[in-house]
Amino acid sequence: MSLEFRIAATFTAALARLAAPEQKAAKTTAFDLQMDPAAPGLKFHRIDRSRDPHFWSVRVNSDIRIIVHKTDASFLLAYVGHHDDSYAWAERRRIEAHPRTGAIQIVEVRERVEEFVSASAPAIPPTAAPELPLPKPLVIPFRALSDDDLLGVGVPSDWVADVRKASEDAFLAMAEHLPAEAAEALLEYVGTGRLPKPAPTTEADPFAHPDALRRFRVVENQEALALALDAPWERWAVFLHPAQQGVVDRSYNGPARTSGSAGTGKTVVALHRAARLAQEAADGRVLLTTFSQPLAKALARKLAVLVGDTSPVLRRVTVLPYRSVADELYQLAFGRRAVVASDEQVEDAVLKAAEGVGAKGFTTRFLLSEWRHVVDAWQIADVEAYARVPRLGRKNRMSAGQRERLWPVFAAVRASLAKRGLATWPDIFGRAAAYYATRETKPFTHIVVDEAQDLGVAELRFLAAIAPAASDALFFAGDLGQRIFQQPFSWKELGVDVRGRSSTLTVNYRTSHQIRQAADRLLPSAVRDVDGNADDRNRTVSVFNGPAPTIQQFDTEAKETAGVAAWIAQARADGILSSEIGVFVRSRVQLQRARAAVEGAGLPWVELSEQDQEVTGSVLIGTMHLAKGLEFKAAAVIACDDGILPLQERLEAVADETELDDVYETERQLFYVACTRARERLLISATRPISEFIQDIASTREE
Ligand SMILES: Nc1ncnc2c1ncn2[C@@H]1O[C@H](COP(=O)(O)OP(=O)(O)OP(=O)(O)O)[C@@H](O)[C@H]1O
Repeated sequence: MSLEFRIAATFTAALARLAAPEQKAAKTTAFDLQMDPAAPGLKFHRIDRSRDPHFWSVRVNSDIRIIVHKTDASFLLAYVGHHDDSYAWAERRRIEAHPRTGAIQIVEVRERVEEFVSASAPAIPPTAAPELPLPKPLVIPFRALSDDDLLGVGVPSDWVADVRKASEDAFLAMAEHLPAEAAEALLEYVGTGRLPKPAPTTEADPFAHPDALRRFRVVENQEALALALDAPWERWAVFLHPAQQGVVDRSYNGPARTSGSAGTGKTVVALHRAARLAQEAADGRVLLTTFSQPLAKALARKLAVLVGDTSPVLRRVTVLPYRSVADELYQLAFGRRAVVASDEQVEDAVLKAAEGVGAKGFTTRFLLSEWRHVVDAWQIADVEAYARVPRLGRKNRMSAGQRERLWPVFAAVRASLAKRGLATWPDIFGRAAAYYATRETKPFTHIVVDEAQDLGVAELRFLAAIAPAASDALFFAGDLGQRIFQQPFSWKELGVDVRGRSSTLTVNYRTSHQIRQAADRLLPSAVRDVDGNADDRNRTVSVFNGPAPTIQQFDTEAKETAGVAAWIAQARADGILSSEIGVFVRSRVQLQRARAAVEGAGLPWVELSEQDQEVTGSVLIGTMHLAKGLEFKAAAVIACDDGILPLQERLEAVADETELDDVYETERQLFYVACTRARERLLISATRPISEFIQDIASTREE
């Protein structure tokens, strides 16, 4: 009988925790096992004290042991660690098919649960300080669920009784010991009151169940093993959630979009989908594109991890930020490079045009906003088009007569930029789009876009123009709740209709339950785009627990600096590396507060730039905008003072009520982006008076 060789997610996670030379030695043994598990040089010992007779240890060196699970049909790398740790792990586990769902699971043998239950006893302060909140009433969330319900979502039979009587806090402590599919389903129940339907399966093979596929992977050859082991911490490269896998594999007969709140693996899905499309078509030309240069570089690095450095697939995928794609295609189309006007040059042109034409009754602020968000964004060419442009939320603002009076100002701006040979980014996107829109042959066969919530009108038109009219040509990943640069508009009106082809990811892999729950309070539970596609954020669950975010307010900046420095020093003392710590502020002006705090903790810092974000041995500091797409074990979002967040200057620069609403919304979303960069620890700090957004995040209302 042929033996299936598999690797479990627990093995790659354990491997990542070992020191580099230990990892190297363990990998060598793993390769030997994959070549021939019966090779005479390999030393196996049965784990006698395990309740599962199939666990064996394999000697790597005098200290390190790999734990394997072997039956007649299957050979599984389950764990690796120092001798005692490995044995203890195996002694407390068994691997079996769940009696109800049929999925193979690694089950932690239930320990005495009193420790969980006592962890949940309400903490009554010895002397009741007046400002302390009253202890929460003890909630027993699963009391109403039957054995059948619990078994149906994969709770192991011997855990059923304890889960049912656990308080909410006890359950949070218990969740890490349950198989992940069961923990996720129960967390969802706590959050929404609904128990998700278990994944249906018709497979007889317990390893083929969708839940099992997330944790066990067949390794067919040495190359596949090398890939899985080379990046052991990159679990996303190997184990996808069934919902993620579904979006990666699906074929769409039109533009499609996947959404999901921060950390649900949208980027991971975009990467896998681009790789799949490139793998399947030897003559495919896949574009994987995103918002900025650093994010594109990060995508390129991850793609190489996913498919391997030397894979021919890499040659079929172009990874570039949107603007670089437009820049290159513009050159190809017109034989020269576009020269981009700076913000100052545009402002100057608007001012001069207004003076020249005499736009009485309109403020400069209004004219700039109208140019940026309407005339330039939509690439309006004449007064008729100006009259027709969809004016989302701007409906009441201008009569037809006013627009006719204003048009000469904008026509003059265009003429003056053109005279100097300058173009704006919407111009460049627009001209390249116009060139390719009429051509049969497109530069790419498939386009996968990450961070799609920040596509503007011109960018979206451009991407639609360079994609063929074929299945799977356009795929977008993004989170409407993280839009921080663009004003909303209808995709459908531009011919990119994703209705009926959109999906939402709901399992958060990045951020602890506690941090995610706090950050979620910043946004409404459902965000809807202009075309009516709703993004339901309520159903998101995190896969692990951690400490609640720390929120601190101070009287002076000096005190804040000392407080943040102490928090950073503590994180470092707890073993978090400098490069795993990020400190974010609203604008460049506050960067000195971030620098002072890191220096106060005695650590080196490096500033994130728009060009690159290489990993270094220093704490990363930067503006919230540059935090987009990144993640840190510990993140501090500091200087969140009133007037800084939301940024007073932006509030003052708005042209009307609608724009004011949008500024509030994008400032709030920016804060959400910054807070959701934290994986395990989050600090939010401010000097008094503090940002109004902190009140929302600190609110203790029941979810
Ligand atoms: N299937 C998976 N298994 C393990 N880890 C995963 C999986 N999917 C995603 N992750 C991890 O979760 C984290 C967040 O993933 P990713 O960056 O793709 O999320 P995102 O939805 O794009 O987030 P954001 O909206 O904040 O940019 C990453 O560390 C990623 O490696």
